[in-house]
Amino acid sequence: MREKCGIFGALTQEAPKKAYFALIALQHRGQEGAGISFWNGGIKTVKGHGLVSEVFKENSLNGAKSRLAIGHVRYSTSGSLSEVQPLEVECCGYRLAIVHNGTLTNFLPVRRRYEEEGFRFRSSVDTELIGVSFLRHYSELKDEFEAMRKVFNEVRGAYSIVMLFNGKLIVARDPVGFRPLSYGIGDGHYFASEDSALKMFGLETRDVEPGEVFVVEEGDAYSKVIAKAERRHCVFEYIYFARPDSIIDGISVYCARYRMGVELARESPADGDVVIAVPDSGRTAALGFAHESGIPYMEGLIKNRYIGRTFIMPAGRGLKVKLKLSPVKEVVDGRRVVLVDDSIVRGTTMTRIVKMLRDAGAKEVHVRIASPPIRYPCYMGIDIPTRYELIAAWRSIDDIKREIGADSLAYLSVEGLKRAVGTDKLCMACLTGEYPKWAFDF
Ligand SMILES: O=P(O)(O)OC[C@H]1O[C@H](OP(=O)(O)OP(=O)(O)O)[C@H](O)[C@@H]1O
Ligand SMILES: NC(=O)CC[C@H](N)C(=O)O
Ligand code: SF4
Ligand SMILES: [Mg+2]
Repeated sequence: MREKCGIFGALTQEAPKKAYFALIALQHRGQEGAGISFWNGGIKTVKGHGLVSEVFKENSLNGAKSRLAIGHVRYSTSGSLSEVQPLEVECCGYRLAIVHNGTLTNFLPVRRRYEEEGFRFRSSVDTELIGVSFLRHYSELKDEFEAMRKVFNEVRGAYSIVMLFNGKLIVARDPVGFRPLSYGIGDGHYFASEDSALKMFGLETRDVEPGEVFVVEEGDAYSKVIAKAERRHCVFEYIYFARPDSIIDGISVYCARYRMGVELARESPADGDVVIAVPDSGRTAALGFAHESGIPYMEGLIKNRYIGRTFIMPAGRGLKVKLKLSPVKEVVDGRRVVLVDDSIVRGTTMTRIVKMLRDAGAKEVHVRIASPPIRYPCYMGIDIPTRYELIAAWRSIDDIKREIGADSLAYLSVEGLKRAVGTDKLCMACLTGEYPKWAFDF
């Protein structure tokens, strides 16, 4: 599961430097490219491929004296330098820079319409269409809120965006609220994909509401909710994507993950001697499972913390998993192991780990997954492999159990997941096949 993206925007002192720090805090959301645009009477952009620390060298923001900046970390499998964000967009005599988290569902038909009118796009990324649509409507209406109202009507799908336009920040979250977006206020106005990226600035934070638009300029910040749809927050932010120390739409990611483990232990207990997690993202649910079941939690798998995206040397998938994770024999040898992870996508990680644990002496391996099986594709910003690659798309739980070589296997139910997160205002389309209406109503 890839393609998250993290966005940032601020009007404050030393805004470009703060964008840099916030992007480091959002690095988990995208590691392929990073960039910052700032305002100095016009738009200046510094961006490139790689991690934030690779793109921005010690002096690359020297001379970036500005009180207005936006930033982006990107996750995408393709894309040229021009498509690393912020993206500069021109239309109808205006220019803006935009950062975007999400994916549009009607990108191709709307883009074609613009092309038929004679507009020439400069990139192949959906983000450009949002900027073009905004500028086109702004050129007629001369009002940022009214232009964004038109964008909401025209452009469907998932988008949390920040734009740098005419010495202002224009911020919006789609009316479904697929992707998170947080607003912080203190010595200025700040926006970030997750509030955990704003904590270091000592701000009061709240969620940007679905359908809410902000126009922020020196001395003034206005916001209005200008579009309404049924709320459907991406449940995978809680299961896997977001940082555990983030609060998204009023719900702590850590607590939601912990409760997923608790619910799972209630629904599908296991006879085991020790509970171990698949690090990193499986840890919090494993703790919840252990506490609820009364089985001790131990660290049975250790993750090499330097393995990130820098590991590009070609190697067999098996060797990759062994480099990334290794078992602690003293924890698993001779024991009945309950192995907890947040999710299974293709099943490659789990198959390898089960074997690894058996090789290290585990007597039994009972796999417990703190989310329901992923069976359907996502069109709202998450690059789920095709259905053919999803291990659960057409298989029964029993077949998956055999495939991964476990002694038993259970997934959290959809109801259990809703109880754990504490709301049913969730997009769960990749689990249930029910896609939020607004995103496909075009
Ligand atoms: O079924 P698969 O296709 O093998 O993928 C599933 C694994 O991928 C994710 O973790 P990831 O390896 O991204 O790392 P993390 O948990 O350390 O963030 C997820 O948490 C599962 O562990
Ligand atoms: N992961 C994302 O949110 C991607 C944003 C945008 N669609 C892009 O490809 O750059
Ligand atoms: S389909 Fe799945 S990954 Fe995509 S937005 Fe909905 S819950 Fe999130
Ligand atoms: Mg994982």
